[in-house]
Amino acid sequence: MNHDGTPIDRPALRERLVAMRRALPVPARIGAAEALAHRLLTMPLAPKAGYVAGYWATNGEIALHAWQVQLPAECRYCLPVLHDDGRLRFAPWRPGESLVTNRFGIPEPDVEPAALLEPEAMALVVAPLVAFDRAGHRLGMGGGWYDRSFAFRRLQPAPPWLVGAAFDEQQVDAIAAESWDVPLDAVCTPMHFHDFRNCHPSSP
Ligand SMILES: Nc1nc2c(c(=O)[nH]1)N(C=O)[C@@H](CNc1ccc(C(=O)N[C@@H](CCC(=O)O)C(=O)O)cc1)CN2
Ligand SMILES: Nc1ncnc2c1ncn2[C@@H]1O[C@H](COP(=O)(O)OP(=O)(O)OP(=O)(O)O)[C@@H](O)[C@H]1O
Repeated sequence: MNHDGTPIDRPALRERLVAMRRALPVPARIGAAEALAHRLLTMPLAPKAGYVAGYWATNGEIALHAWQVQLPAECRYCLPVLHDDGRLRFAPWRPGESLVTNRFGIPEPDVEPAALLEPEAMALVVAPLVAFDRAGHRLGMGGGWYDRSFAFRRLQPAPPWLVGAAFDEQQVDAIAAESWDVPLDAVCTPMHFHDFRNCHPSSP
């Protein structure tokens, strides 16, 4: 909220929170990634098997490597791949496998189109975010990628579970929801598991 009670606009909130995220010192990031991994592995909706989507942390995002390397053996870690239709696809990726740079400068697995998985194939999606609020609304980088890719979750129950990953400092009071926003089921931070599953009465 601004001082006059109007909601802060998305570009201004995005700019402020990205700058804050980038300014966090490295020692804090190391501890945060380990604490986040523990919360993601022990949260009530952590799958024991299946495809799980993470992301390649850039631009100050909280890192997922500690989670990736501790996943149950039956879980297959995947990274998002941009697709021309505006919806993400996902590709299994292990450290050492080849990568290419996408148009935003983010590494993606270098795989044949036939190896790409649909968003519907994921058991769990850990989504990067710029800010989240107490109702599970997510503010991302502004491309609408996660909202377009998981719009089907507005009509259909989990899986995939949609869980945001963030530093605790990325929580804000309220993000004005847009009609296309897909609410998160939960957000994991180093300090907390925020369960939003009862916050969205309209979802199935
Ligand atoms: N690590 C990571 N992977 C991701 C996302 C993300 O947010 N983080 N995405 C989430 O949707 C998708 C890519 N979408 C993106 C959309 C916009 C920008 C972007 O505007 N980047 C600016 C820098 C931002 C800034 O500093 O203001 C740029 O390219 O200059 C980046 C990624 C899929 N993969
Ligand atoms: N289901 C949808 N169908 C069509 N367009 C959509 C849909 N969802 C989002 N968009 C478009 O995406 C644009 C960006 O949305 P928004 O600002 O919510 O992105 P974001 O969630 O911050 O980004 P990202 O998920 O890429 O990190 C919106 O202007 C909207 O037009």
